[in-house]
Amino acid sequence: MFALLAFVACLIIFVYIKRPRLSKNEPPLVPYTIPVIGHTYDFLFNSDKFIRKCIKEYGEPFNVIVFGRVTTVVSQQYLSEVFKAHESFDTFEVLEELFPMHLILNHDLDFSFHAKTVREQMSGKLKYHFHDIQKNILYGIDKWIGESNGKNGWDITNHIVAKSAAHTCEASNHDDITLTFTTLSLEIFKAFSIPPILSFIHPKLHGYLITLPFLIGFNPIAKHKKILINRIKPVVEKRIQQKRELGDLYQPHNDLLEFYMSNPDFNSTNVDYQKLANLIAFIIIAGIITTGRSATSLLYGIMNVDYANGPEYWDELYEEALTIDKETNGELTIDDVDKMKKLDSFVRESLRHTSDICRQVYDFSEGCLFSESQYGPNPKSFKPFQFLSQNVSATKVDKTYVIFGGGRHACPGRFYAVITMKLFLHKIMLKYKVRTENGGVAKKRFLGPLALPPKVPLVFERREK
Ligand code: HEM
Repeated sequence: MFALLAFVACLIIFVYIKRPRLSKNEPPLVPYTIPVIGHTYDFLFNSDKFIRKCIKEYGEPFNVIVFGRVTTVVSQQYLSEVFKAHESFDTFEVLEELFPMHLILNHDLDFSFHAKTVREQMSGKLKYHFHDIQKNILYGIDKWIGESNGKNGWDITNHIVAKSAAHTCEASNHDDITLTFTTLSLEIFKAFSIPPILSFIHPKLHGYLITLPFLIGFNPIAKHKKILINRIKPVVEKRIQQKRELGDLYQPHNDLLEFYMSNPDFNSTNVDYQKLANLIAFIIIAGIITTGRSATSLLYGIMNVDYANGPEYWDELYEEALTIDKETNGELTIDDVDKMKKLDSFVRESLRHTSDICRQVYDFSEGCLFSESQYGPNPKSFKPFQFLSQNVSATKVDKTYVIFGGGRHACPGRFYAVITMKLFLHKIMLKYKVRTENGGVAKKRFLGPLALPPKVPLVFERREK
């Protein structure tokens, strides 16, 4: 009896502590029935309808209670304000709570440094990397698709994207690294997708718990980092030696490793290989998780196209690919990718359709990506070439195309990602006719508001030469 009373008392205190305390200036709180649980059920299992209904009844922004905490939801109207207020709304703060990468990488993640790295070294050096990206994609298609069928699209794209991302560092351009990071990225994505149930008690608790296996010995990252360090070490040593010998005549390499080695805090007499591996691992993992997931959805681009009515889209895309291929004899330059206008529009439209319902906890991205004012009376219909006449590329962010975020923190890797995805699709289309094994439409899956690419086996039918 005493135990029951104590439990009820604790529950009351818990509910009291967790009760929402909103000031007058805050957006309205949508009414709910069960304290603490609040709107979690609707948010997880009925996200789209629930948020649309709230917008209709309360306008935007509004507050809901999800996993025990007050969460503000904004959509198209206020999203640009959110992007402007980048100090108060930090995507990575939210992501870090769901999956504290700094715990498993064992170093503090300086996102502005990572953003600078991606901007300058990946997207900023596309011309330089282009040849290798192309080479690695062709290599990846042969190795991970080849002649076989019935494969899961995500598995294929993750490997190919990993191969293409890893080349940005001379030392990581090896198959053992591609494989190791593909596995790791998938494990991290899985852990990241676990609903934060423990956040009902405290927001940080969930993060600590799901990273626990990584920290107490099951940590796959230690194994992956070891493989990476084995590859990095000889390259770093060789470069340090060359620098010593050549002095000013040393020709810097154009890769991530060189960038990190040229930082003022790099100590060539006592190299911190753990740190170097962490920095490179973060970039590779970020690139694989994001681009791999999107590229898979593009590969299943058919999922947005009703097969009965849609294959002609692929024919049009194929015609464009064929013309460019003939003009260039198969060896593309970055300017040739710019000529793929239909493919670019298709990529933009596919990305629009691949988004999560709520991209970040507070951003109802569907409200923007499927806005009637921008995309017409039937905004959810798939119109692959609608951007041709508007002349907006797949990388151009705006308030109705938030797939790469927006404002100061808009994804710096998007130029790199879009080039990779376009090249990937271009080469695939030239080589294969792609369809699902059962010939049907493959639909994206949802894990709460998080979108996942379809998981339907694909058939790659080789085109006749
Ligand atoms: C299709 C692929 C990709 C998608 C959909 C994507 C999406 C996003 C989104 C939504 C954001 C948050 C923007 C915001 O807060 O407004 C972001 C930020 C970021 N992304 Fe990407 N991304 C992709 C590819 C990449 C790649 C390939 C890299 C690098 C390897 C990368 C590195 C980053 C970094 C470093 C940031 C933080 C930027 C900052 O805080 O200033 N992304 N990305």
